Amino acid sequence: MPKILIIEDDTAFSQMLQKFLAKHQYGVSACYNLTEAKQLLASDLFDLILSDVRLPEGDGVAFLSEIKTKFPRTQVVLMTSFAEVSTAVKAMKRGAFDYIAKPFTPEKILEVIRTALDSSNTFHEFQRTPKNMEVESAINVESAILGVSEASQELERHIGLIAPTHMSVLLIGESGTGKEVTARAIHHASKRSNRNFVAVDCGAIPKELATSEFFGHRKGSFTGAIEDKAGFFEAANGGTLFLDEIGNLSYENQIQLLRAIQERKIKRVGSTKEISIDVRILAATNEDLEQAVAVGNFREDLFHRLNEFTIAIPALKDRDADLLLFADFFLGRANAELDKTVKGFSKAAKMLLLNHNWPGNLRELKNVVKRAVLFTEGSVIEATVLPNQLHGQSNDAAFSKQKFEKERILRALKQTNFNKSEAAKLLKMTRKTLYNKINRYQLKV
Ligand SMILES: Nc1ncnc2c1ncn2[C@@H]1O[C@H](COP(=O)(O)OP(=O)(O)OP(=O)(O)O)[C@@H](O)[C@H]1O
Repeated sequence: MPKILIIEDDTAFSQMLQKFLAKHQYGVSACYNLTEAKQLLASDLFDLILSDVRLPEGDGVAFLSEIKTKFPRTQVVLMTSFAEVSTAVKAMKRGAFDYIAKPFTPEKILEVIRTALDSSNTFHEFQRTPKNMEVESAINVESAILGVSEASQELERHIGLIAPTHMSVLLIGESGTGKEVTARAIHHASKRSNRNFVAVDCGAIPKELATSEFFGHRKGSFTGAIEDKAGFFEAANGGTLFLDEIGNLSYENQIQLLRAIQERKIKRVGSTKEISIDVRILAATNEDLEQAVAVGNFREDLFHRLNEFTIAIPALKDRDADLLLFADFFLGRANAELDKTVKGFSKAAKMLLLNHNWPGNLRELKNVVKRAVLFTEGSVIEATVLPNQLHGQSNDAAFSKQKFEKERILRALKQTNFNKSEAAKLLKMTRKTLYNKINRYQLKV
């Protein structure tokens, strides 16, 4: 994604521009004076600078010569008022690509930016998304909802508490519970929300490529390095790096990751130049990382770095009160995707949904609902269109679900010597949820 730096001292106008450009898939940074601009330029590569002509601490035209000497590949577009056209012409002589007179229309600014980027040899690494990585602009969040259960409320509280800080967060929970959705929610509620959220599936990166994927490489540094490439850290600079399935990183990669986080600097493979990075790390796992540390598969120092705060995402079976709410939400989404107008679920269908154990959590529910919407011809989803795995549980389902859960809780309590905090962790539920369940099942502990 091409990166644009906006230098503009009119805060409201700058914010509007930032949002607008982020929505059009540009990576946007902004600053309000030349000192800040110099700092940003020292730590990041920009494809285009959009600068006001008149700025506190000097004018944009003089600064332009400096930029063009240091960063010849960075395009500069100046924003002027109508009265300043002669200044703008002077600027173009000094190397500005174009100028645009304020006020301008959204179409006009997009056209100028596209033309400027098309005509230059931009820093190609920002134009494509490296493999195994998903870069998302602040605006494009997949819609998500918050549940009403006690566990969901607690989750919401934790997100609200931790989001504004710079702390690293470890998200634990079964597969499909919404760890990535939670990570995005933290990013979007943080001060970094107008910068990139970069999601990396650590389980999908071949071990031998991981260093270059994380830190980038220089052209020719190894066979296959046909061009300079930025890695995940640079792509997430100023924003958030989400490391999913963190437990799958090799020991060597764990050391490299720890070093980068501690020193806040990286070097691309084959380069000696240090690049400063300012990245917030969110990591997720569905395995027991503490156990991995205990048996020596995961570095303890890295574990503590990542785990400045833990959020346990509850399994769907522990969010009974949310189930039908999520089912309705996914129904709405499925209607939109499949161009259908299904209104709801029959009573029998609701019973089946409520009695299922949902080992695949929200992901499973989403898929089940989508499939059911596809098969529904009337206005209501009937039990008959729900998959076999839900019917299998219908006989005495509620009873067996509770029995299963009761045994699971007792097992965890015994395993932790009846330490409820530890048991809750093991069960991936909050302590409060565990207490409620102990009461509900009248367990003698
Ligand atoms: N709060 C939510 N609102 C709406 N949809 C959600 C919510 N949480 C999760 N989902 C949906 O459930 C699915 C699984 O979510 P997500 O990928 O975040 O889970 P995960 O825990 O990261 O899974 P995995 O461990 O397999 O990577 C996604 O399709 C996501 O859109």
